[in-house]
Amino acid sequence: STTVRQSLEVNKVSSIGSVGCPSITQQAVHISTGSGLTSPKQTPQGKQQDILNRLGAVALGLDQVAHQLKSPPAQDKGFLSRCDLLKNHYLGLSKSAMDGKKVWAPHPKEGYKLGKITDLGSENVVVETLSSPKEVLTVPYNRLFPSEEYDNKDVEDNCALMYLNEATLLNNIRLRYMKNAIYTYVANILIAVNPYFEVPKLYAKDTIKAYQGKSLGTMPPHVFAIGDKAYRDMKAFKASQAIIVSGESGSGKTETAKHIFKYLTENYGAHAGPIEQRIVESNPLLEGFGNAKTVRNNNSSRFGKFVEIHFDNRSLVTGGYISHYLLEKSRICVQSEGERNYHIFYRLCAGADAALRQKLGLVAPDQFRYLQIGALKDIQLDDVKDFRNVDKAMTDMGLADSEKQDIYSVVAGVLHLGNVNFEESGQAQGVVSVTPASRPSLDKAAQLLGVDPARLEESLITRITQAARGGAQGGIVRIALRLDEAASARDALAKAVYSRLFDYIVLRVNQALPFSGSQSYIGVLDIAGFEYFQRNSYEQFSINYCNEKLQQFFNERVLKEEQQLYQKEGLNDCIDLIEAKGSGIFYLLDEQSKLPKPSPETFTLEVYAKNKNHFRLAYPRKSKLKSHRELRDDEGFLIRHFAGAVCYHTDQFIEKNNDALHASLEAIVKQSSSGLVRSLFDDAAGGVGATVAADGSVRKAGGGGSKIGTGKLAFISVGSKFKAQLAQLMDKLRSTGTCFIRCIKPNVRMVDHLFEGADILSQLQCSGMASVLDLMQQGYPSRTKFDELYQLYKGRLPPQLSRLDPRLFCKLLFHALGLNENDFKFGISKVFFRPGKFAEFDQLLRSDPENIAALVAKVKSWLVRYRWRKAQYCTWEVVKLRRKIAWRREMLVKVQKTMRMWICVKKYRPRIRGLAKVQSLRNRLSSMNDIVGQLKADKDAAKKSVDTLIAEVDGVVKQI
Ligand SMILES: Nc1ncnc2c1ncn2[C@@H]1O[C@H](COP(=O)(O)OP(=O)(O)OP(=O)(O)O)[C@@H](O)[C@H]1O
Repeated sequence: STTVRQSLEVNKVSSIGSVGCPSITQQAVHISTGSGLTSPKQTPQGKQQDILNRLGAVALGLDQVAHQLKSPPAQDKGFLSRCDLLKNHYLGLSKSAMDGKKVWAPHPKEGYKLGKITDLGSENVVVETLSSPKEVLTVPYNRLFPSEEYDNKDVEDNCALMYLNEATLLNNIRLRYMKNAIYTYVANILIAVNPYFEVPKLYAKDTIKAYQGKSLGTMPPHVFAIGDKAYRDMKAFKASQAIIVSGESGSGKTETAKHIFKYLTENYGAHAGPIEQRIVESNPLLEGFGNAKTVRNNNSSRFGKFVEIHFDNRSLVTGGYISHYLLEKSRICVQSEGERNYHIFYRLCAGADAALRQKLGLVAPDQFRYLQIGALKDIQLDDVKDFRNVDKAMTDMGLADSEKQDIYSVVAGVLHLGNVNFEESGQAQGVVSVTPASRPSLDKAAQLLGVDPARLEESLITRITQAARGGAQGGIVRIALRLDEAASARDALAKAVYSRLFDYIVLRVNQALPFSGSQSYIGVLDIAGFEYFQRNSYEQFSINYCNEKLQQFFNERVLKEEQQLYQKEGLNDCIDLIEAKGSGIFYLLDEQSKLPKPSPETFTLEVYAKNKNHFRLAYPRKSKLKSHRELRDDEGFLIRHFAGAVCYHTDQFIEKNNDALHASLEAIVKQSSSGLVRSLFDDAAGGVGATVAADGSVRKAGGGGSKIGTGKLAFISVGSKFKAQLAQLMDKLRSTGTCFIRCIKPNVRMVDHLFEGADILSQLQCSGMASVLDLMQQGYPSRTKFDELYQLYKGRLPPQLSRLDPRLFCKLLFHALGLNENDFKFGISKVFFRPGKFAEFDQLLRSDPENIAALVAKVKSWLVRYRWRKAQYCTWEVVKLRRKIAWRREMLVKVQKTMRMWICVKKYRPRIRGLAKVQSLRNRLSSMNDIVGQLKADKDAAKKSVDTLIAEVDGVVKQI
């Protein structure tokens, strides 16, 4: 069992290169002792000129390409920015070469080593390392990176570095790791290096409190800061959040996830209520049944999980929910050298009291076949104590004693079942029976699983099928199994029972964490990272498919703008190759499995036939690795994943893709006298993959495996179930906000303070971090706080300048240096640089005293002009303000006048109208007087009454 890393190394140099995965082909590193690549006659000055010319030519070429594509279509924009990137890279190198500056050269052991350029060829650069003994490395141009001026100064956020590349990232992580600072940011992504020892106070109660409510970046990088960010985002955006924790086995994913749970329950729980306790307690229980010692991790989770912590409308913890994926079933029957079966088997053997031991027929682990094959004991594991912990965890989860006893019976039943052996009985050739020596094991297994021993034996050595008569369905026929088939049936039963028991444990945990009134949740995904070994089978295929999906999601989220570029480069093709309907590997596997006589060879050939010339698929015989070339075309295939090419052996794909038992075996467990065993196989009531709803009720898993036919045709597709689970998970992730944590394993020896650079670099590349840096270059990747920039350079400038406030100080420098406005952006507390510009800026400030003097003169003159302009501007502003005040005053009078007029009109209009009317009446009365004057009779009386009327009208006028 070679470790992932070892096999990665082998693959990287040969196999992957051979199938042309471009990013990795370029990683080949050669160590040379040769003197150089240019002509020995050349003088040093000539050489330097040559260097400049060549690098300049590359930069020019890239410029020309960019020029030809003046107004590029959208899809070419990514290409153009890459041209820019490369140009910066080459120019950076040319400067380093000219100035004899340090560069990072790839190194097979340390990942990258510091050196100086000593020579340049048309394809490669010769670098002499600085550390002794000196090495001469010949490296391709694009694998060489300029180093920071202070290569021993670390930063909390990698983006604060001047040169952003995988070499400086690796160096920064190394510097911090050596100081026990295991966490580092790359913008919002957290890199967590497993320290393999308890870093003092790192997870103390005070630390938990210290991160509460703090924005990312205000405190040193920490997993708590990510937990708090998720919590604050959940509250602010009223949306669920997901934290994706990834990394290879032993990198610290599960521990990281546990720290997040602890942080959230401590800070945002209803103060040590039962639910919080249960969320924390669920870990030892799940680990007891789902974890095992492997060569890479003494407590390796052999399943993936997505744990949701639910919050109510006050944003306090209200419950939890766990979804689990892909328990490694092969481990139940066989383990590799130095590895163990699931912890619970050893713990039960070691920790059960005498009565339980007697009841379950337990003996020493080496007496059980399923435990004999791997390592029996690990000095670091205390099985007796751990048994007590698991037992307590079950009680805390609300499991009654009788239920615990039932669970232990099933565990012991699996162990006894494993001890059942078969032999060919003497009477007839090919007839198989249980050996007399193992009959007690059969009886014990039958008793513990609640089945009849005779029926169990019959079901293990025969299988039933339906006879087809002339196309019509016939009666049931029992067919005898061969020796190897009987052993497979036994193992299949053991795997089915145990894996369903694990499903049941998860189900019970979920029932113990009911959440009511959940408003939103924070989910933590802890799933194995991309892996490949010398021999890869269905398990690796599934986990790598899952990682392809997660990487696609990572690209979608982190590198949104680059989607078109990704599409162009065909990163989604691999997922299609695996899951497409009609031609995808899962589809073809299911189709083959449904046939009466499925054949792995036909399946493999079908994969090639249905995916002719697929870029992601290759024949193992075309690999450079000898072990791959030995594989026939129908024995396996090679897939080019995003992280590298993996060769899969397909011989067990069909078997491992089938979750169904022989019909007769399934029938007996379904009729078991043990209620627990019956419920494990009672699919309708939520046996396999059943889930618990918010109210704690059981519901059947959606999109579960499809069951087809009976007898030989019985088939439940593991692949379809996983595909459906993964689709559900992706939907969940897409509907949440996301944070990413990349866990790194510092060494394969699992010890503290040992940094194995090449391995770590390879993990950074596999987790997509190296490409993140690359693609961040499209924006303003380097950033630094005004204060920091000020501290960095204030000593180099005279007091007159260094007295200025940091923001002005920075602004001043930028303008004085005449930097292009497009190359940087001023934020509230930070300045952001375009790729390479921070370094350029730094170089300007670090040049020789003559240049500095000129620069200071420039800065001073700029400062005078700046202040003069500012004074001018202020004066002008005051004048403008004065004019504005005068104008406003004038306008105010106008407004007042108009308003007053309007108010008057409004007030007097009715009287004026009244007067006008009365006035016209009076005029008519005056004319009446004339008429009265001409009267003969009653003249006086009439005149009098007219006068009275006139007097009255006058009175009215007066009154108005
Ligand atoms: N933050 C940490 N501080 C101290 N030790 C740690 C830390 N993280 C991990 N470890 C150590 O590393 C071991 C492996 O960690 P963990 O089980 O979390 O890895 P993993 O990535 O989940 O592995 P697998 O995928 O195999 O389950 C732990 O048992 C613990 O000893």
